[in-house]
Amino acid sequence: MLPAAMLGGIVAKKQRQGSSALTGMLANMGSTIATFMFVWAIIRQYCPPVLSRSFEKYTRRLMGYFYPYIRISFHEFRGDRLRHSEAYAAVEAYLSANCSKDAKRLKAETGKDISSLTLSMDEYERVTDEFKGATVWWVSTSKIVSQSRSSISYYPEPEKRIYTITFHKKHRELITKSYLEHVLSKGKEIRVRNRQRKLYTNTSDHKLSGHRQTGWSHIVFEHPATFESMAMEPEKKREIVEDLLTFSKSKDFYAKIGKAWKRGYLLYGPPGTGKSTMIAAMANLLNYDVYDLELTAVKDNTELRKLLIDTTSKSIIIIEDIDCSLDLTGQRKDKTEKSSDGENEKLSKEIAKKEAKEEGSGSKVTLSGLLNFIDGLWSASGGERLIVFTTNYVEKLDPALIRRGRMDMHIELSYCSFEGFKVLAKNYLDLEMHTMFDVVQRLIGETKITPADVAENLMPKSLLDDAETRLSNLIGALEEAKEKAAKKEKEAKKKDEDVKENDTTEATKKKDEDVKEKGTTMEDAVQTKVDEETEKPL
Ligand SMILES: Nc1ncnc2c1ncn2[C@@H]1O[C@H](COP(=O)(O)OP(=O)(O)OP(=O)(O)O)[C@@H](O)[C@H]1O
Repeated sequence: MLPAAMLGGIVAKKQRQGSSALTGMLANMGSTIATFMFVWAIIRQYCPPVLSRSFEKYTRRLMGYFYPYIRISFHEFRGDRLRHSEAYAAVEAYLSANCSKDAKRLKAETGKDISSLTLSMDEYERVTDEFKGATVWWVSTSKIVSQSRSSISYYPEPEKRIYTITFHKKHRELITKSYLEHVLSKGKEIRVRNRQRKLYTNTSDHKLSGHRQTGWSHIVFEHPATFESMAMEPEKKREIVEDLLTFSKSKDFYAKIGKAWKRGYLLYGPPGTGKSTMIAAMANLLNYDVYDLELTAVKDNTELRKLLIDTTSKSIIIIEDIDCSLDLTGQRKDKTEKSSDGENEKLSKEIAKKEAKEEGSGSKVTLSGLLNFIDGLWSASGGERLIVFTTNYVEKLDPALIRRGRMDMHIELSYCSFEGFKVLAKNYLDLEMHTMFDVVQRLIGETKITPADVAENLMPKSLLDDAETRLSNLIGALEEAKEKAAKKEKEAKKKDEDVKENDTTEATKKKDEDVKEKGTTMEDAVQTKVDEETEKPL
């Protein structure tokens, strides 16, 4: 029914524009075809399927002689409906920007921020576009995706949306070569401009994911972190920013050397040193989406692959705390034991919690599955993806996981330096210099404090807290941390000495016993000798 309906729409449009003879002819043709389609729809109900199929085939051929129009469809999902089609998205953006003023029924969505609306054609709406003297007609439709009969569904069947373009066959060359290229490139440009970046997360809700079109759910990504606001050595910061910008502009270079356009970053360091903050800064710098992959929620390697396939270009895929995500290292138990040694109780609790979660989830993702996932980015078309791992225990990771080529850049995030503090002071206090900075500089050099702790102390605790109060809070925290560290060192030293002393006492005791034992043995030997001698016949 669609070609007839579309022709009807085309005719209506043309009539409004006042075209005369051609419009009349099209109108006649449109109504004839519509009548034919209607009659055929009725007959088909009573026809055996074999007959109806061959009838349809020959009718289509016959119609080809009278129906001089060509149709091209752009489907929302590609292939086995796992991947969103970028062509569809580009067409949608192009039509929203260029043709939606002609449409009477529009769909409104929020754009880059909540105050701006993006309008696109609603379903079954038609618009006309002109290109170098040729007219084309676009229609938006949708189709229910039928699910396999074996699976009983309690959810509505998902819909696939489709844009269809119709044009006269005499414009075939112009439309298929120049016009569509123009639509896709303009559409992509518009999408980048209006892009509302998203933070995607995967869920372990398998019941739901079977009925959704992807394994990811998303919210708008609005993290304000930037590299300027990050507390770290300026030189290191500059190096990372340059690396990222070079990557984002190297499409041709990657194509030339035959490598997929992807890059891996390993961020490691103690908790609270800014690993998550840096990922947000990376996403903001490059204007990328973020896919936060929770490995423990992934059922198996197959599901992992599906998730990868459904990531889009211009994105960062992150796996936080890779060492705790799964037993990829085979050494996790050691780590738990070491942490629970009393040194960092909070950390060990966190790890135990993650382990319990993993055990409950029954994830079967393996190290080789994960390596294939990373290397699979090679085959993921479209490229421009970053993959980022974070860990607090870099030494626990399997070397295969972090070798160059997989994790190209290893970035250590460490305790706060004075340079880092100055960035935080500027962010939090609007101060570049202050007399109290000298004390902070001395103390920060003498103890270890994370940027997260510095930031926390620079936060106002009441509306009356001025910069001096907050700097005093920080100095207090630094002094306390210094005292704690000194106390810990003293205790460790004492423990060492005790162990040494114990060892010495044990060794002396053992030596004495040995000597005693040896002495006894000697005495026994002498006595035996004497006995033997005395027992000898004279
Ligand atoms: N280098 C930094 N620069 C600026 N702010 C920082 C930095 N590091 C930490 N922070 C502040 O501390 C908070 C916690 O930091 P973040 O979550 O990035 O640390 P993390 O290293 O990812 O910790 P974890 O290993 O526990 O996940 C952030 O919200 C940010 O405000």
